[in-house]
Amino acid sequence: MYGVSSVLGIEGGYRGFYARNTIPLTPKVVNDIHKRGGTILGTSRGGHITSKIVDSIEDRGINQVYIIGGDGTQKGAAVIFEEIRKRGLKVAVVGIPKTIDNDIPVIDKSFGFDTAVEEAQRSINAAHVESESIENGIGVVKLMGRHSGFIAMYATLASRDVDCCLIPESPFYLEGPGGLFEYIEKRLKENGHMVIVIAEGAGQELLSKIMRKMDEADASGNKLLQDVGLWISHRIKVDPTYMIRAIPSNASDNVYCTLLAHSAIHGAMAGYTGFTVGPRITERQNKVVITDRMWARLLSSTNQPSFVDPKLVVAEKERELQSNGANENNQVTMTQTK
Ligand SMILES: Nc1ncnc2c1ncn2[C@@H]1O[C@H](COP(=O)(O)OP(=O)(O)OP(=O)(O)O)[C@@H](O)[C@H]1O
Ligand SMILES: O=P(O)(O)OC[C@H]1O[C@](O)(CO)[C@@H](O)[C@@H]1O
Repeated sequence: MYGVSSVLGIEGGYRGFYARNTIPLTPKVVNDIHKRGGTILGTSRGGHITSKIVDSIEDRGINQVYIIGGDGTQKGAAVIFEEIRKRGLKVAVVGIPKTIDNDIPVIDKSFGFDTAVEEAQRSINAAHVESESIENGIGVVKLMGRHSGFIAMYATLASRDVDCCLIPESPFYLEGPGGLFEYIEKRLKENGHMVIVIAEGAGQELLSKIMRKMDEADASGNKLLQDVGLWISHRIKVDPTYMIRAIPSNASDNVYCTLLAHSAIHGAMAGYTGFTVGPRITERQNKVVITDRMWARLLSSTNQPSFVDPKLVVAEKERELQSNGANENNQVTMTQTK
């Protein structure tokens, strides 16, 4: 339609710009990729040397760059866009938000999220069946979600078999009145079994007190998490963490992905740059708002307690942000230029 002569795939994430070869993305190469999980390009963390990336874009004569990834990737795209603008290059930069965590603000849903929630149902179902077959059986299902508990929240709401959902945004404590152990005891007395869904970032403050060694980070600088599933599991643990990320996308995600791809290409071809195919790119991270209706719905569907009053949690978070001189609502928005 636009007479594009060649489309290059950069292998292995940002470092691939200067460390790897490109692969030609012909219609034949990409024909079946929507039916497969994973990525044909490969991925990596770390390796964002902006000047080298932009050098490589310049050297290769690339005039449109489509960058697919989560909130970190979008921050990287914003930096590339700025560098391209500084050098006065005629190169369009387009961000395509992709993360199962759904932690990119403004857009309602990132593609892959639906598929992940659907796949998580299978594990929750297995945990339910297993926990029911043992006296006082507890099924613990750990799901992805480093800073945001969306997968855990939606998987819990969809399943209706979950008795307790723990997410990073909603702190909890273990012992004493109103704590998790008390609630578990109560549920077991009532039901004889229970299912707990836990997002991988939940309860990290509790774990760090117990296990220490909290300062390690991955190549992107993301803090390495303690295994909350292992820690909390008792009798049964189903760990679908990577399973929900590795499967082919479902029909709704496939259609969504097509719409994103079309918007990205039409935008760049129309002369826009520095945009993402949600309304804008921000540097904020999307999180579950535990004073919102959706979390209230979850609490009423599981019957779990709030552990800590959500209003107190939100007030504490705001105090923390103010004392750090940061405002979570500050957004860096990439401008649209034509
Ligand atoms: N502030 C930043 N400035 C420049 N580049 C960044 C920034 N943050 C992240 N990046 C680049 O983006 C890459 C991907 O970031 P990250 O590992 O956080 O994953 P993500 O895109 O958020 O996806 P996921 O949902 O898998 O966490 C990093 O390895 C780094 O190269
Ligand atoms: O182990 P890896 O491949 O670095 O990825 C784990 C992270 O990726 C995510 O799934 C985001 O894609 C996070 O939820 C999770 O913490």
